[in-house]
Amino acid sequence: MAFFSKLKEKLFKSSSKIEEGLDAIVEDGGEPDRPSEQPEPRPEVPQPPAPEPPASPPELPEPEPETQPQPVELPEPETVPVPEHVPSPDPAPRPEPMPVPAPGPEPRPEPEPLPDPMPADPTPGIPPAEIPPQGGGLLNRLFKRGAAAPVMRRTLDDDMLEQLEELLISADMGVDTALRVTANMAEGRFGKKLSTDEIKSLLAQEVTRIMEPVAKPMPIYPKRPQVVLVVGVNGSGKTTTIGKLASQFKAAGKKVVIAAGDTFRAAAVEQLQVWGDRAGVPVLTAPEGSDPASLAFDAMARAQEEGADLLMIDTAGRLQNRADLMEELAKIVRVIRKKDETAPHNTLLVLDATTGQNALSQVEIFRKISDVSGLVMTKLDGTAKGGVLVALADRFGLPIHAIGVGEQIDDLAPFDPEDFAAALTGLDA
Ligand SMILES: Nc1nc2c(ncn2[C@@H]2O[C@H](COP(=O)(O)OP(=O)(O)OP(=O)(O)O)[C@@H](O)[C@H]2O)c(=O)[nH]1
Repeated sequence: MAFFSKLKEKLFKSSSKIEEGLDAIVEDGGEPDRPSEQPEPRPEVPQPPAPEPPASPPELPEPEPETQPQPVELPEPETVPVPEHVPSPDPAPRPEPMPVPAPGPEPRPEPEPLPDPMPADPTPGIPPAEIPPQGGGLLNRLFKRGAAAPVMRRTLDDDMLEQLEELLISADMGVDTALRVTANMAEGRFGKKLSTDEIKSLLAQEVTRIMEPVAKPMPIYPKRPQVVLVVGVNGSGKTTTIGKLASQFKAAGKKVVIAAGDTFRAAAVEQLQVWGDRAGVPVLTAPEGSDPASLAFDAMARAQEEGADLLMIDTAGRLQNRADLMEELAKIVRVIRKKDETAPHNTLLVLDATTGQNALSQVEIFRKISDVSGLVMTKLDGTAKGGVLVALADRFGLPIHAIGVGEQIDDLAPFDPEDFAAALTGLDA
């Protein structure tokens, strides 16, 4: 419970861009749900000489609370699943890209046609009801959020769709995915008036639908040691993720060994040792500049001797010379296969969510130079645009095993599509 509220709080930053954008889009060109209850003063109607105001202002019915069902049902928060919860070996084929258009959510009932916003014959002398100014900036919206703000609705038309597309693209969802998502949202709803919450719900449903097939924990194989090769560009969070994963596996009763395969940077080795100490897991190192493949071979031998369940191999992330890196990774794979020809059993690509669309080209590159089997997306706590995960899922369909939401050892969470979609869109859980 506590963990998930922490996760939501941390993911808030990534929700803010889309959430604020959706609020603004509906307000831009939208109108309050029940404008007949909030008559504007009609300037051309002559006002009689100021009579005494009535003892009490006319009672306006409360704006009707929104009764739209929330289609996204968030599961009960749970604690961090430990690797034991991981399903048994499941080298399942990668999910097919999502078909378009997919069956969208149930069409919502069309809202009642709005009555004429001007009463035909307003009673003279009664002061107009005070209504908060519509539209305006963020502060305005924030204030209205706290009070019983009228529900805004906007007709889903071409203009609105274009604005939605732009918003999703600006949140790093990528052009193709943004177009597909908005097309699915509009299907069967074009010309209908939708509230902000309805739009958020629709978007959350679309995001969940794309993300569900890729939300898979790292598969565990009945192999000892199971070899996990960790790849990714420098600074993406490989070391931190290895430390967090090692800690979770250890807590689940697994015997873990780490190999510091980035032998080119002494600082990288030291950092991994720090994480190994934190997780209580041995870290095998080699002198700076030595052959990473030879270290991987020694680590494999030691992990086998010690009966380790898991060997996690860190690697260098220098993309400046792609050919060298490719050769280095290929050599690591060659030598560990001398000990176990089925290794490595997982090749995790660690991506930094704050790099936005760049993450897409990193996947393309690493898929060419290694056999990427799954993704870990780090630093989701540090971006206002988590949409890149949706683009990744939509384009590549690679499993997303976990997300990093901070720098502490327990800041690695399994990827939950519904929670993610709710956080991304600002939908209340
Ligand atoms: N906020 C946040 N910071 C993270 C997360 N994961 C990693 N970091 C930080 O990102 C920085 C780089 O992380 P590393 O684990 O060193 O990345 P690396 O890929 O091993 O980098 P090299 O050692 O240079 O190859 C560190 O300052 C980490 O604390 C995360 O999920 N959230």
